[in-house]
Amino acid sequence: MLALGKLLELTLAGREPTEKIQLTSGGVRLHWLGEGALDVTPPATEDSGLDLLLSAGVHGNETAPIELLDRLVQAIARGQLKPRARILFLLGNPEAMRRGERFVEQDINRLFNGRHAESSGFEAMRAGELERYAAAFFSKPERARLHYDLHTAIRGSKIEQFALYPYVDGREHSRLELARLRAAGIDAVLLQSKTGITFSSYTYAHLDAEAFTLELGKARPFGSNQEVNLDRLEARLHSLIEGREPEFDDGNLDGLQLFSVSREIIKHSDSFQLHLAPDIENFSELPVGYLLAEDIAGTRWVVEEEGARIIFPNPRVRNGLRAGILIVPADV
Ligand SMILES: O=C(O)CCC(=O)N[C@@H](CCC(=O)O)C(=O)O
Ligand SMILES: [Zn+2]
Repeated sequence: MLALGKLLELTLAGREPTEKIQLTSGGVRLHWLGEGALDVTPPATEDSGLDLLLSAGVHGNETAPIELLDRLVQAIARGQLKPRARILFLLGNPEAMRRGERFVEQDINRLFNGRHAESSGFEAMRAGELERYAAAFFSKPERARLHYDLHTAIRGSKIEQFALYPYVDGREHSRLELARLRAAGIDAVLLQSKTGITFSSYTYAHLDAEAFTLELGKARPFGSNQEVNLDRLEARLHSLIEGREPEFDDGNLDGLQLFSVSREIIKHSDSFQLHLAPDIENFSELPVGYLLAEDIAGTRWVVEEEGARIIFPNPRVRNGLRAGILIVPADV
């Protein structure tokens, strides 16, 4: 296998490859751009016109998606997977990956869309670098642009695999992309209702990519992901990469549950209290009238929405950040 096929090994060891550019026997060019960043270019005659950004490890302890990208990179470097798409592989937070932690000083996935410029430290610098890699990759005109930012969640979930679809004022969510996610085994999509500060929000809002955060199961250490079944997603990624994606009907969203974000619960102070069991699962339903959280100066978060559910409840986030999302069923 070509040395650049060991992107994960190089990244975990903090090593730089001696050769930065390598060609597979099939003429696919691998280019190591920097720590955790690998650009893959198919031969011009084979190019399908798709630019595909695959990122993982934006949270360092979310290892199943990192292992998935590692399998893809290795298969390309061995010549077993023959790309017809341009691909950019990004491992988001190498230092947090080495430590097996979500982040070291601050959550990179709250530092996009310009937030990194108002902050300092290596994670802010890395968010800026990830934006620049993505912007350079998505700078070619007249190509399809798709970004999947792969994650796993802190807690268990009533719906195991789901996506978050970013929002930009005036831009419609694509039924075709929803159908593609369904075909990749995704069971639910959360339609955001304001532009966020995550990596997928950045590529969606600024780089005109179709972009999603994919939540693929529960976060576990490297080598302990037997319960995370990525078979359908992996098969779909293989077919997208090789330009042989099976036809799918963009009118058919059968079985895909759609939700819209009703409210983000923001933690304003150290007095914030979340009234949920520590082991509550994502997508748990909450009744109207339920006192969800309390904060400084008598602030109360009471459920008003019929059919409300909670995802990502986390009272330990920094002040000013979201401590949970209230969602409600939606249609497109
Ligand atoms: O399990 C949790 O509480 C967090 C899981 C996670 O890392 N989710 C992403 C979602 C990103 C998005 O909103 O698009 C995150 O919180 O960064
Ligand atoms: Zn994550």
